[in-house]
Amino acid sequence: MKTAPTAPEPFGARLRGAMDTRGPLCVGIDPHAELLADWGLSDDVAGLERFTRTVVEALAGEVAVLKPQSAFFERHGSRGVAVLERAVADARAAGALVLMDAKRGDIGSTMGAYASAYLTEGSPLFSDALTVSPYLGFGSLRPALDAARDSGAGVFVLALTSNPEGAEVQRATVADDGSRGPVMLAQRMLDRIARENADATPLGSVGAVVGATLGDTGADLAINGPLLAPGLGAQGATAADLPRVFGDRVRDVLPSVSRGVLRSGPAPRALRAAAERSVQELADALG
Ligand SMILES: O=c1ccn([C@@H]2O[C@H](COP(=O)(O)O)[C@@H](O)[C@H]2O)c(=O)[nH]1
Repeated sequence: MKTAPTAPEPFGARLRGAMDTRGPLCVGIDPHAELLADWGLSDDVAGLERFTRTVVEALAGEVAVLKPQSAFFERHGSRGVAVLERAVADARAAGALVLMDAKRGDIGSTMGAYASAYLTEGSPLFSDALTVSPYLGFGSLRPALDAARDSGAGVFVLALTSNPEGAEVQRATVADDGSRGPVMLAQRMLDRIARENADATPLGSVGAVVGATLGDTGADLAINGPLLAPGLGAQGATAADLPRVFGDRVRDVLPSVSRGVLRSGPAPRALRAAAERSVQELADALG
């Protein structure tokens, strides 16, 4: 008798489990030219490969999420993308969830191709989750949202980004589509995300990106999904800032740090110690 294929465990549930067991920390893999130099590596594919392999081997068995920043691999051309593919596979095999930071956003038909590339099982760059931009309209993300649901992957939607320039777009006032009167554009996106996550337990698979640098956002962050918080370390935010930014949603926050950990390399033990320190600081700050 044939058995029905089992549905993949949704990303939100897998992320909740990883944060509970490993601590809520995402470490970014951002091989900046300056970091390669600091590590005594050449700014070429060989240096990129050594850097990436060192980070994956040091941290994939330790931290909940690794977040490769696609741009730093793309700048090395097709061989750089091959390094990225290998990093995704190795990190997942070692037990980390991989969040691909590629911030994709386009018209729906092209979004379908991005969904095939990053959110469809069997693709060389298939990742546990992908960052996407909703600023071509939230509806343009539908192919990514559907592909993620089918494969048990997640999507992190840019809402309030950590850079100061984001405010002119994200905080622009738009008419509410409910009954609240005018709201900021980012709030509209957060509301859409919440709708995607309705009824999900223990956590929805559609997250939002909200910078740890922002102070009190003035936004309703109750999306029933994960809140990726970049901006710790090099951009100036600290763990102690998180309660003010996220209020009663801190339990759903996935803080993210790249250079703040990577600058401790290249010794694997030093990278692990830096990640452990971050987890401890976060535990102290978030309670
Ligand atoms: O709002 C956002 C969204 C994404 N990022 C990305 O996170 C890392 C931050 O690196 P640090 O070295 O910790 O500053 C980087 O890849 C950004 O592209 C962000 O910073 N803010």
